Formats: sequence, structure tokens, C-alpha cells
Amino acid sequence: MVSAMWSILNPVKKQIYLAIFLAGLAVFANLLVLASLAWSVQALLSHPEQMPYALLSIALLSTVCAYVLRITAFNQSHYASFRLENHLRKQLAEHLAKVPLGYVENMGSGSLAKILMQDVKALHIFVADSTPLYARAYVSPVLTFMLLWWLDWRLSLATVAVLCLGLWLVFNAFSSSQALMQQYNQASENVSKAVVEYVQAMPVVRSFSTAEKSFERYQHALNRYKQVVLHWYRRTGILARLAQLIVSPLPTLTTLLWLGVWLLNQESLNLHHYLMVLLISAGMTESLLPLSSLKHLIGKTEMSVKRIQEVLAEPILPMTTQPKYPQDNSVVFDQVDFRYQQHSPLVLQQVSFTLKPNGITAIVGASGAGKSTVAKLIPRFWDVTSGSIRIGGVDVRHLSQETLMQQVAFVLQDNFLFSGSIADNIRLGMPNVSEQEIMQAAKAAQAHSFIMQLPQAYATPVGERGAFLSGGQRQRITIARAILQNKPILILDEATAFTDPNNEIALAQALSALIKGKTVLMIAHRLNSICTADQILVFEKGYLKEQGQHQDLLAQHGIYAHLWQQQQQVENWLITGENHG
Ligand SMILES: Nc1ncnc2c1ncn2[C@@H]1O[C@H](COP(=O)(O)OP(=O)(O)OP(=O)(O)O)[C@@H](O)[C@H]1O
Repeated sequence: MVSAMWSILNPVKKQIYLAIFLAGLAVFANLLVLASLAWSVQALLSHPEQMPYALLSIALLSTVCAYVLRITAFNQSHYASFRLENHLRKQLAEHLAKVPLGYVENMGSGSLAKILMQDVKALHIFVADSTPLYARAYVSPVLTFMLLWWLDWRLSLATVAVLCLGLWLVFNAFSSSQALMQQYNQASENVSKAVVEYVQAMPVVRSFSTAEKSFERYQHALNRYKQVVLHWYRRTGILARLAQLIVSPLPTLTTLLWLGVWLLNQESLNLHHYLMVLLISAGMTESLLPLSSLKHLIGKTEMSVKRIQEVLAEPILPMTTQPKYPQDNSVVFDQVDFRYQQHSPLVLQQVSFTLKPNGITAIVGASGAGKSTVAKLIPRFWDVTSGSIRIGGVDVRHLSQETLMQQVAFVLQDNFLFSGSIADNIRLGMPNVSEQEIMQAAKAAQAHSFIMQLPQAYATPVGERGAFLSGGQRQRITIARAILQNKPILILDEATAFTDPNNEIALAQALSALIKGKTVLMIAHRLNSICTADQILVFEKGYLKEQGQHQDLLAQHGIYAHLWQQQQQVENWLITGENHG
């Protein structure tokens, strides 16, 4: 996993190495401060009448150097982390623009936003903070050991022995906590998910008075988090505290004091060297501390790296290098089979039909029959498993993405409005259209009059998901957008519920302005609204079972006739409140 982490850091690797190198030099300069101070003490002891100016100057100069090097290393690691953050966000955004739209839809905007923001931020923090730690954790012990060895090999070995004990404890404390660390990360992620769900679902949850249930899930996630953290502390607490004690200078100094005095008594140790060893070795064990911070930082970053790499590993939608252009706005499904995942069952089987240019086709069927899947295959949310879909005689896989997007417009039930003004939302993707054209489209979409009643008319800002507009108003704004875009093939998802008849009439008028002269595929939920369609496709369990106009299909007494009968009954119940069964 650590190698996966380094591979994601590749674009800023050189700068990271530079930061580590500079931080390493800073460690060296620090050591030089200690060494020159130790020499100064030695010089003073041998010649108390003479101030060791040269040595003190070296100490002072090294202090300044260490400071400057540390700051420069810090700057480099921070520049690298900002560059990496930008690079990764750009790379992720570019990749997401190339993967199938269905993948983006499946992942959900919340999860993707989290990866783009929080996970990339986690890497930023890792790069900014870990580079100086790497240098301190690895360079400092080695250099200190070399200096100590040069002064007195026996005392240096004693220091290393204490250091090894500390290391062993630190690694034990953390290796036993690897699994716990994963549990911890999972639990903390569940808490974030539960919080988001709790907040997002608040309007629904409250109105159905199930707030307590949703809160319970949040509470449950929090309890689990608490459990994991407590368990972790209990399991690793004693070891970690012991490790902390051992890597403090006290045990090293005690060992050296005892050993040094013994060696002095044996007259096999020079007092001056002994003083220098005492001064320098105190810092040796402390240099271990960054190791534990480093391990913790790596553990925290690994999950973010995994999520980022999963997104980047998603295969892109293959694009043709020799794009063709459609001859007309017909759509043909030719023996289409489709499954969502490689080994999942087929959700569409041997589906063949034609949407004639400028005709209206309705697609009906029970929930899960495959209606939305058919609609989403046209603009290549996914590619067919076998068979083909042709627009104007050309396989959609042979159209450039731009041409495909120019051909097909989607008007869905849940219409997303971007933050910006109403006018911005209507002109989306077409910066050059005039105010006049925007207004004309809004008029045709029956949106002009309610827009004019808003505080700043067309300049009124729209909330994050257009929260202050009603569902019907939002839908009419997206219809105005679609009218302005004037794409030849339209896919409409009929709204399932309307409470306001005025809105329904307005919407019907808006839709008829939109669909004029276009090839329309309408996912219909209420059969009453499609009696006049040129063609009705009836789906059942992924198969196209019936096909024709309303009257013909009724005459067949098949699935459509049955659905029709059922809906008539439901409407009767709604009106009379009785079941005529
Ligand atoms: N993104 C997806 N990943 C995996 N399976 C999916 C996905 N979307 C739909 N399915 C499955 O494909 C089948 C067809 O679903 P589809 O949404 O096309 O039906 P539908 O007729 O539009 O239903 P509804 O009227 O309820 O929207 C269902 O079994 C569904 O579970």
C-alpha cells in the first residue's frame, strides 16, 4: 500500500525528495550545533581562560542554517502538497469526464465530492507534514549514531540498545493496531455517512415522523466509533505509553550515566568525550518520536489513496478516433442485450425497436422492467453488452462525445439547478444566447410569468438545488433550457405525481412546445397521458413484449391492456374511494 501511496505522489516526487533532503540537512545542522557546543564545553574545560569563539560561531551559524533549511524544507513540502492537490483534482475531474456517466450516477455526487475534496485534502496534509518527519525519523538517528560511534563506540552501542528497545515497542504498539486502525477508519467513515444521511434526509424523515429512526442510525454509528476508539486505546495504550517513556531521554541518560561512570572508573573513558556523548545522545531517542507520528499519518492517508485510485482505475468509455455524423434523428435499438456488471444477469434482452424521426414513443412497464435503462443507453450512460444502438444510422459508439451530446437531451424528474441566476440556469452551456432568446424559451416553457414574480426576475439566484422553487417550477426551467438547446432527440421522464392541476396544465403546454419536431422517447408512468403517442413500447423483465399504438395494444388484451385496466381501477378508487375489483 505504501508503494501505491508513492505512485500517487509521482508528479511531485522530485519536490518531495528535495524537501526531504533539505530537512535532512537541517537535521545535520542541528547535530552540528550540539557537537560544536559539546566541543566548546570541552575547550572551556581544558582552557578555562580562553573563550572558544570559533566553535561558538560554528554553533551560531549552524543554528541559523538549521532554521533556514527547516523553513525551506517546509516551504517545499507545502508547495508540493498544493501542486499535488491541484494535479489530483484535475486528474480526477478529467477522468470522471471520460468514464461512463452511469458510473458517476452510481457513485453519487456526495461520494465523489468527498473523494475530490476530503481524500485529496488528506494527501495534501500527508505531503505537507510527512516530508520533514521522514527526514527527522530516518536521518537523525543515523547521523547521531555515526557521531556517537566516532566519540565512543561502547556508549554509542548502549544508546542504540535503548533505541532498539524503544523502536521494538513503538512498532509493536502500532503493528498490533493495524487492524484496529482499519476499524477506526471504517467507523469514522460510517459516522460521516450517517451525519450526511441524517441531514440530507431531514425533510423526508421529519414529515414521516421517523426522525428517531434516522437519529438512531447516527447514534449507532457514533457508539460504534466510541467503542472502537476505546478498544484501541485499551489494547495499545500500555505499550504506547511504555514506548513513549523509553523514547524519552531519561532511560538513555540513566544507562549512559551508569555505564559512563563505570568506564571512567576503569579509566578507559575520556571525561570530555563522555560529556559530549551525554549532550548528543539525549536527542537520539527523541528522534524516534516522528516515526510513530509518521505511521499514524500513513495509516490515515492510505484509505484516501485507495478511494482515489479506485476512481482513477475505472475504465474510460472508449471513444472513436474517426467520428461519423448521424444522417437524421432516428434511433434504432438492434438486438440489444445489457447487463450492469460483468457477471450480473441481463436486464435487457434482445431488445429491437425504432424511434422514427420526429415521432413520440412512450415506454411503459412495471417498476424494474428496464425503462430507464433503455433511455440511459442512448446517450451512453453505459455501453450495450451486445447488439447496437444507432442514431441517424450511426452506432452511438462511432459518434464523438460532442456530437452525441448535441443530439440527445434528457429532461428528468429530479431536475438539478446549479447555483447561479435563473437566466444562467436556462442558458447553461450556451454562453452566447441573448436575453431575448432566454425569455422566449421561458415563455414557451410556461416559466416566464412565475420568473417575473421573483424578486430579481431572471437575475434571481437559485439555491444549491433550487430549493426555493417548487418541483414543477424547477421542471419548467429545465424545459426552457431544453427548448433553448433544441437538441433533436429528447428523452423525457414523466413526473409521477402532481398536486396542482394548474401546474400540470402549464407543464403539458411546456412539454408540447418542447417536443415539437423532435424524436421523443417518454418514460411514462400514467398511461392516460400517452394515448396519442405514435408508438408505445411495453417492457416486462427486460424484454420488449408489445409494441404499437394505444388502441392496437388494447385490442391485443396483453400486458398493456392489463396495465391499462389496472390504472383505470386505481383512478376509480381514487375518485370513489371503493374497490370495484
Ligand atoms: N445502476 C444500476 N446498477 C445495477 N443495476 C441496476 C442499475 N439501475 C437499474 N438496475 C437494475 O436494472 C433493472 C432495470 O431497472 P430500470 O431502472 O431500468 O427499471 P425501470 O423500468 O426504469 O423502473 P422504475 O419504473 O422503477 O424506474 C432493475 O432490476 C434494476 O434493479
